Amino acid sequence: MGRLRRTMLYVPGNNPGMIRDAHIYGADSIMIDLEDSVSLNEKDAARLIVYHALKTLDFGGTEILVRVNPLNTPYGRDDFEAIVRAKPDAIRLPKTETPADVVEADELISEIETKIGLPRGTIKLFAAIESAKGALNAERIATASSRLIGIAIGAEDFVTDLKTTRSLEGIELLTARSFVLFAARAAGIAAVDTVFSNVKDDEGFAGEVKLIKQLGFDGKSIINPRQIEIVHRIYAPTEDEIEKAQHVIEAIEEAEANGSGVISLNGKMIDKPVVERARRVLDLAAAVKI
Ligand SMILES: CC(=O)SCCNC(=O)CCNC(=O)[C@H](O)C(C)(C)COP(=O)(O)OP(=O)(O)OC[C@H]1O[C@@H](n2cnc3c(N)ncnc32)[C@H](O)[C@@H]1OP(=O)(O)O
Ligand SMILES: O=C([O-])CC(=O)C(=O)O
Ligand SMILES: [Mg+2]
Repeated sequence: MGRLRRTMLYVPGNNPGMIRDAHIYGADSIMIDLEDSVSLNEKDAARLIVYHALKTLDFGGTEILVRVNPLNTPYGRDDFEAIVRAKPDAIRLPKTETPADVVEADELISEIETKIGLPRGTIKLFAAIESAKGALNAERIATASSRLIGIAIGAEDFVTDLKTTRSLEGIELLTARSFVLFAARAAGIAAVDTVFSNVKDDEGFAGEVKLIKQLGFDGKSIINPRQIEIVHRIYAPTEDEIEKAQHVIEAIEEAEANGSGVISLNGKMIDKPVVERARRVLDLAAAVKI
C-alpha cells in the first residue's frame, strides 16, 4: 500500500520552535503553512524561516509539505521560488478553483526545477479545494498534473464561500466531501479531509473522524498534536476486523485451490471485492504497526 496519510499536521510557518519539534508527535505528514496562519506583515519572514528549516532540520522521514500562498497573491511566486529550492516532498496549493491553477503551479515548479538542476517532477503537488467553484471542478483538478499526489477539502473557506457555517454533523459539507473523494478515487490519488478547529472538543473531533473514515477519506488535515492519536486510533483496524479479514483470505485461498472464485463464510458471500477489502485491512494493520 502507498504512504499513510491519516494525519497532516499544520504548523504555522512563522513559528521556528513548532517547526523544529513538529515531527516528534508522530503525524504521518507535516504541513508547514505560509498561507492563512501567517499574517501579511510576516509573510517574508515566514518564507525565510521555512526555507532555512527545510535546508537544515532533520524531520526523521516524516513527509513534509509546505502550504504556499496562491499565485494570484503578491506572495505566491516568491513562495514557489524559495520553497522548491528547499525541496519539500510536496507543495500544498490552497484555494484551487480550476485545473488551470494546477497547471500554472506545475509549470512554475518545472521552470524552477530546471533552473536549479532538479529532475522534473521531483516536487509533488497537493491541491486544496475550498470553494463551490473548486468543488464543481474537482474531477478536472484531480487530473490536471502528474505531480498531484492528492486533493483535500478546506472547509473553513468552503463554508464561507457557500455563505453558511460549519455544524458538528457536517451536512453542509457532505456534497463537497463527496465530490473531492470521488475525484480523488477516480484519479487514483489521496483524499484528505479538512481541519476541525475546536481543539479542545475531542468528542466532536472523534465524531467527525469516524464520519470521514466511513465516507472513504485517507485521513485528515489537523491543527494540534493532541488530534493525532485520536485519528490514528479510529483508523486502526480492530482485532475483530483483522481476524475476520484473515478468515476471508484463508477461505478464498482454499476455494481457489479447489478451482472456485466464490464461496460462503459464516453465511456471507466472499468474492473479489470482499477479498480486496480484507487485503486492505491486513495491509493497513501491517503498516500501522511499523
Ligand atoms: C483554516 C486554516 O487555514 S487551518 C490551518 C492553519 N492553522 C494552523 O496552522 C494552526 C496550527 N495550530 C496552532 O497554532 C495551535 O495548535 C493552536 C493555536 C490552535 C493552539 O495552540 P495552543 O493552545 O498553544 O496548543 P497546545 O497548548 O495544545 O500546545 C501543546 C504543545 O503542542 C505544540 N503545538 C501546538 N500546535 C502545534 C502544531 N500545529 N504543530 C506543532 N506543534 C504544535 C505547542 O507548541 C505546545 O508545545 P510545548 O508543550 O512544547 O510548549
Ligand atoms: O485545509 C484546511 O482544512 C484548512 C483550511 O485552509 C480551511 O479550512 O479553509
Ligand atoms: Mg483555507
